[in-house]
Amino acid sequence: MIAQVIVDVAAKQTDRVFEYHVPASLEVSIGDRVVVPFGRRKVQGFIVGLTDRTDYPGQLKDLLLVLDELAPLTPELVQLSSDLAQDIFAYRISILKAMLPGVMRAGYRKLLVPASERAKELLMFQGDPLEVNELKTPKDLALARQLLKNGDARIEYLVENKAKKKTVAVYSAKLPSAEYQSILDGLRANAAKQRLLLTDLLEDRASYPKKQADLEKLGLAASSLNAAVKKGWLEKQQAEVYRKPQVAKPLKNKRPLPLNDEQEQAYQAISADIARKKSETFLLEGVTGSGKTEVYLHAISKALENSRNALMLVPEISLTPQMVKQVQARFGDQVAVLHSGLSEGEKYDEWRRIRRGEARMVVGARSAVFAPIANLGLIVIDEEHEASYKQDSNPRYDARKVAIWRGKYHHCPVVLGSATPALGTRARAQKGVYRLLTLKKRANRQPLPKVDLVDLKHVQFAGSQFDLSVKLTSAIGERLAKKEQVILLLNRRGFANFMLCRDCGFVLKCPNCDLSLTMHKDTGMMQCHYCGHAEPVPELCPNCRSRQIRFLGTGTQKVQEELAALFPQARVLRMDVDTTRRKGSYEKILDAFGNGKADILLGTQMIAKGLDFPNVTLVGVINADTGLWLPDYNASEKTFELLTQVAGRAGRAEKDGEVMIQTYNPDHYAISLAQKQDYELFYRKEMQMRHAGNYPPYFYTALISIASKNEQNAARESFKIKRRLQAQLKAPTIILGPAPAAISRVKNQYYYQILVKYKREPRLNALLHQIQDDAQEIKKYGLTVDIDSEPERIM
Ligand SMILES: Nc1ncnc2c1ncn2[C@@H]1O[C@H](COP(=O)(O)OP(=O)(O)OP(=O)(O)O)[C@@H](O)[C@H]1O
Ligand SMILES: [Zn+2]
Ligand SMILES: [Zn+2]
Repeated sequence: MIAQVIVDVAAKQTDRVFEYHVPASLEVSIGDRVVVPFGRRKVQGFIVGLTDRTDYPGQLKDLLLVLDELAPLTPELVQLSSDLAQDIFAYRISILKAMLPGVMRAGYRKLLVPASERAKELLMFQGDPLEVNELKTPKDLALARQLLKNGDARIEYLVENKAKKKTVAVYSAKLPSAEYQSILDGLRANAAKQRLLLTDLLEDRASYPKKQADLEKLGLAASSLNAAVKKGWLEKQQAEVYRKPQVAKPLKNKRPLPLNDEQEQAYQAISADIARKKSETFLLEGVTGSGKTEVYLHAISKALENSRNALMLVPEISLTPQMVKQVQARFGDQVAVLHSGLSEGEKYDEWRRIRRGEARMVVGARSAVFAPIANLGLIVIDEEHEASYKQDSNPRYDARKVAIWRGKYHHCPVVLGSATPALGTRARAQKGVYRLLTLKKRANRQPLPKVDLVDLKHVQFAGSQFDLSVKLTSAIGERLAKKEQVILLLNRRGFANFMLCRDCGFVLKCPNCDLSLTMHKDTGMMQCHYCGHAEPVPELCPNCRSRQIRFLGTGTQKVQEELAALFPQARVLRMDVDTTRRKGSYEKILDAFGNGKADILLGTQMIAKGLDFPNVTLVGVINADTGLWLPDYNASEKTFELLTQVAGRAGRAEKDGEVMIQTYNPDHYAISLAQKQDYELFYRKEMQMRHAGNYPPYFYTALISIASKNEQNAARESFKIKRRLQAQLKAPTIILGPAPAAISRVKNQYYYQILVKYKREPRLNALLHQIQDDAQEIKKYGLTVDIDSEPERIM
């Protein structure tokens, strides 16, 4: 038997199948994680095929080891990795690794092993292998080299499997009950511990094997248990346990709500496809608060009733609190949860429950789209417009596309849900590629909240700062008086977003990036939001030593201070990257707000979506314009989406909601249509703009980024690539650039970009793969080329 293996070496030359002979002693299957010899090393790999014959002329090397009892990759995922590698610009091994929990990525160790007594002495060898990478001093390195040369030592490569199960000690009963009884009858009066154990063995026999921890709770110490093992009463073994993520307090309302007419119609369409095993993609376009979640949950029940499994993706940020609770309340232990808040061990264990078929439903963030769940009857993607469904580093897969691929594979429907669908998604529904289902009304028949625009050009500000208008401030005051809650959106964290010297005009920038530093008052630091660089807040201008320095712009920290000054009695919770860094803090803030422990929730876009708090009657947007003038073709779409989503957080229960959007651009269509909360009108308008500008969804796009520490090298390489493209591509294909990226330097790398816009270009995929392969050659000159098909951002 011959195994076809993809090895864990991400390079052009190794991005193919390698063949290994399978020794008779090993049992293998497709999808196995294995260790193979590779050159002088040993590496991890994945079996993607098994065959009887080979064209390889020489002697095949032997496969060394199979790492897991059950192949981690299903045949489906192996197939998917192959198709995906054709589609995105990533090596197959990177894709395979992205499919698995982090602990299944191997660690590699390079060891120096002494081969003679002399070497052992010289190396002061204690029996533990020496890590070559830890030899640092020139003396140690010279010694190692010398020993290797003389054959007194050798190098060994080790593949380290970090995927470890958790086990606990358990004790099983070894004797028949009658025997325990007779031992018990013959016990000495003072043998209290033994009596305790024997009584338990007789009375609670059905619960054995029992965990050591449970027996200890009865009052049986390890020493008593050991003694019992020696007497042959008990047998000690290790049993596997799952590290279960902490289950959130389940919601009270477990039972499904009866659907309203609109929900029922949407549900019927999806459910019919589940029943007849039809793969079809639905777009469930439902206004904020229309009850899309209830439709998903009904459809999931339907799939489970039909003995099929379900997968639901939600954005990372809306995963922790509300959604998971709701799903667990409905489906209990059948649910496995996958998200970045879990420890590596918990992720691995949840993943194994899925792989073993013990979980019937998976809810997770982007990477959960690769969950090895079998027999899918339904895939749901909530908030499908979220850019985070596309991974923005290698491998740049789009979870929405992967979901649709899996839907076809399993013959099941895929539901994309949103109040503000991505333009491309909505356009596909228009063309009939997807089937459009709409929910036009809020679930509880409440109207959508009334939205006011506050024109910041003609307005009075409350307090000493220029952030909160009198109008918004008095609206906040009203809610506080009525004991209702307020959500405030400010899409920028920190205190002030730059330092300006009034004497010389100097702006304090990051030394590594082409960006100004943001002041963080609580830490007293100026921070770069791109690379994390931080330095103390200056007292003098670093350029001219003047004292006349100002901190301009605004951020969440500053508005928090202002709120404290204006409403000293109000309890304000701030939610941004700085306050949610620690595990669980996100959930804590939302729980506190949900339980009425605060009056105002102030935050960045992470508070804009998905939240459902009945007591929130006012939503304020402090600066609607931050994203509007970004040099990106989808800036309007992103702005409209954010404003509509955050507006939708108001008035979701009985009380009416109100929204106030502060803006310098009240006439911009993205803002005026967000005021109307009219997605359909926005869709039509924005489609015209895209058509006029030759942008998606009228054109496909591919973005080529060229980076180098040396700006000229990056520029020169970009022009070279452009010439190659020009030679092979024809109108109507448009090649834009090369041009420096909008933030032209990040982490000391200069970025140049080329954007290819095309309608049909059969040769492009191969050409781009070629360009990417050739980029391997120039890597040694410090140049990197990165290709992103259908980028979420072009900046
Ligand atoms: N059929 C129903 N009858 C009564 N209440 C319902 C019904 N369906 C949903 N709801 C309630 O309506 C509220 C909004 O529902 P949900 O959070 O699912 O909205 P959504 O469509 O996901 O909105 P968003 O896009 O803003 O997240 C929830 O509190 C939910 O319990
Ligand atoms: Zn100065
Ligand atoms: Zn920086």
